[in-house]
Amino acid sequence: MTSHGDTSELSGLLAELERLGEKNDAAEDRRAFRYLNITRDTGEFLAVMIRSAGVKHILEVGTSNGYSTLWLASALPEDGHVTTLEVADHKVQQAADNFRRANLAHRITLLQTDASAYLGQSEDQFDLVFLDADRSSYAVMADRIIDRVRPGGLLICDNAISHASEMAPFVRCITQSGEFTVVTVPVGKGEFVACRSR
Ligand SMILES: C[S@@+](CC[C@H](N)C(=O)[O-])C[C@H]1O[C@@H](n2cnc3c(N)ncnc32)[C@H](O)[C@@H]1O
Repeated sequence: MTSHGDTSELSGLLAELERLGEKNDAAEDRRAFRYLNITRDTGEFLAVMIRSAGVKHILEVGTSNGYSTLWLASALPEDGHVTTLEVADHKVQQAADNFRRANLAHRITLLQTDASAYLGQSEDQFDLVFLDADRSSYAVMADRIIDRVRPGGLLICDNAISHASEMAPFVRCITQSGEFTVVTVPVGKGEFVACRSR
């Protein structure tokens, strides 16, 4: 893996979080206490998208313990930034620790908030919006999500294949908006990729 961050520290931390996620999620019955991280190849895919599209400003919905955020932040140029949203208190604490350990905290704003509250208040637009949270709420928030993607920017959603039926109403909203060119990519759990018209 190549990175704009400290490569050896970051690689070690990503590998540690992958082992932790696998072990924890296999043993944990309570969904709120599973990490549910993206797969490594999804992280690699996101890094390629960020670098090839010249992405600088990212909004992530669903931080968990910060595994995916580390992929996003480490693919950014020095002046890039990720804003990431997480409702669960215990996950926010763990994510903040992981961002410090990776020396990437300066590139990340971690907000403990419900996405719908944030999307209702913010008028910021991003080069990339990455969704990996409560899939059933995406369609309700579709207009607010679309507004956060700048013209020419990207929207990427995890679980497009693993949970295709849950994602279908949102995918329909995006497709029928007429604002996006879309594709589903068979990487990890399936990535729905939508590029907003300029
Ligand atoms: C699949 S996990 C995210 C995994 C993370 N992206 C990763 O790969 O490391 C989903 C997370 O979204 C959070 N979440 C669910 N609904 C949310 C909402 N409406 N606003 C903010 N966070 C939410 C959950 O608490 C959970 O930690």
